Amino acid sequence: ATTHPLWPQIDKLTMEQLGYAQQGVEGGVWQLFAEEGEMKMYRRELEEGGLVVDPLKAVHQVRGATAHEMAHHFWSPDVRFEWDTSIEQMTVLDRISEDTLVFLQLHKRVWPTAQRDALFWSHIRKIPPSDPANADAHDTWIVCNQSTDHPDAPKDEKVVRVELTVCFVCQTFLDPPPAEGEAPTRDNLLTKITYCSVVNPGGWAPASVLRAVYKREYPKFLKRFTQYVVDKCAAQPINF
Ligand SMILES: O=S(=O)(CCO)c1ccc(-c2ccc(C3CCCC3)c([C@@H]3C[C@@H]3c3ccccn3)c2)cc1
Repeated sequence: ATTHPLWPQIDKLTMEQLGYAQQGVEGGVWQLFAEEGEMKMYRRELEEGGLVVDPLKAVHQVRGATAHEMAHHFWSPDVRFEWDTSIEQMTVLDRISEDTLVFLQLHKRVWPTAQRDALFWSHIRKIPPSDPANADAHDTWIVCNQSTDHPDAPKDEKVVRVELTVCFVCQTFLDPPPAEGEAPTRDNLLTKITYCSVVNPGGWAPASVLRAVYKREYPKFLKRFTQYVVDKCAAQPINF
């Protein structure tokens, strides 16, 4: 409901993150650190208070699923364990509205660092095509995850809470377009994805360990997630 006290922050951050995701990776500020097929992963080396908080930006494109299908499965708590191998526990603490949930997630421990958890609101939204000019681009879908506080979140002394801002932006193109008068099939679907994240580990963790974990885990994470959605939706009617 747009009357919730968090709504103004949710609305503002979501649109800011959309703009941030749509900025290109030119200009030399972004360093390409992983490339697999259509997926390119960039990072900026950034430390805050001696902690590695390297912003990450990944661009990817996949055939066979829509932006809506990708965004929905990224947002939905029901399928989180099917693709996210980084989490041990996950609870939905609150339903702010039908498109905004508050998650509490316990992440698997990354030796030798202390175990982490993440408490964040997660908002999904469809951005209609701004002008009919980009007719080949269907709508854009965005999921924005932002750390927040919540009274019901249990505090476990042994677990360190990370701070995170994540956005997952998807846009579907009909490429190749279906034949004249034909309905699109999944062979016509090309979805471009931009994934941005800034994770502050919340407590000390060796820079070398974190950068190694990022380098290993993020490419695996995005590849596994997108393949999961393509496989899951393959036999289903297209959900634009
Ligand atoms: O896109 S999401 O919103 C999807 C919902 O789950 C999301 C993604 C990643 C994280 C995350 C949380 C903690 C940590 C670290 C910090 C110190 C020790 C653990 C990491 C590190 C970067 C590495 C990582 C990246 C991807 C997958 C697993 N591991 C990532 C949280 C949320």
